Amino acid sequence: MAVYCSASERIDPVHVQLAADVGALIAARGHSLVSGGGSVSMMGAVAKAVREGGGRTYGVIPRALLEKEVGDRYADELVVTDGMRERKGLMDDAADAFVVLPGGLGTLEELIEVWSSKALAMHAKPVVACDPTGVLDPLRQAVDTLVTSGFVQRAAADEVIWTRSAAEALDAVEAGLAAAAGAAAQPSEAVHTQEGLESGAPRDGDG
Ligand SMILES: CC(C)=CCNc1ncnc2c1ncn2[C@@H]1O[C@H](COP(=O)(O)O)[C@@H](O)[C@H]1O
Repeated sequence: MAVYCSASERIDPVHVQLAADVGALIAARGHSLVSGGGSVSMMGAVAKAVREGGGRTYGVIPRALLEKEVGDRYADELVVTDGMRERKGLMDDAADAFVVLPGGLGTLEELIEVWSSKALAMHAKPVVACDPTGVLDPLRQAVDTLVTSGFVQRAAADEVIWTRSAAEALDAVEAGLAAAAGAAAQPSEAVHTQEGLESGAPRDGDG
């Protein structure tokens, strides 16, 4: 699974510990890590904990950030990309689920991307946020306001599962993976004939 989180060195250490707890559980429960390939702050803590627990880490980092985010030279596999878009694509493709911990603009950008693309049914991977300290609560409230005012559909807002602990986050990921596997095993009903498109329910907008 991919974990998106802070690369800042100026945060409360409680968040670095959260990242380590998530990493330890990823390994203990037999998952592997897809990360941004940095070794600083929460990014570094999650990768280190996964490896200490015997799990595999795959990191993807743009060349321009190798120095700033200190490329994770202990990663089982570290891919250096030419740019950010390539990094994002490789991470998203390699992940079976997305876990988002507190972070800054980079983390928010990734959260919104996997959240909105899930709402558009462009992927069916679980998106789980883990925010024990509530620093992302204002974001949830902002999205709720957008729902109330009609800009975002309630179903789209609900595509993120919000959790308050590492264990809750891993439980939610595993429940989401099991549900996705169950859905994939069902015969597909997604065959749209011209008639079906014309007579079907109105298609929702992009909000
Ligand atoms: C060109 C392009 C697609 C830009 C969109 N912007 C971003 N997309 C994806 N990851 C990012 C972006 N900006 C920063 N990041 C990365 O997100 C990680 C966390 O950053 P932050 O501490 O949450 O701040 C860092 O590894 C940082 O390099």
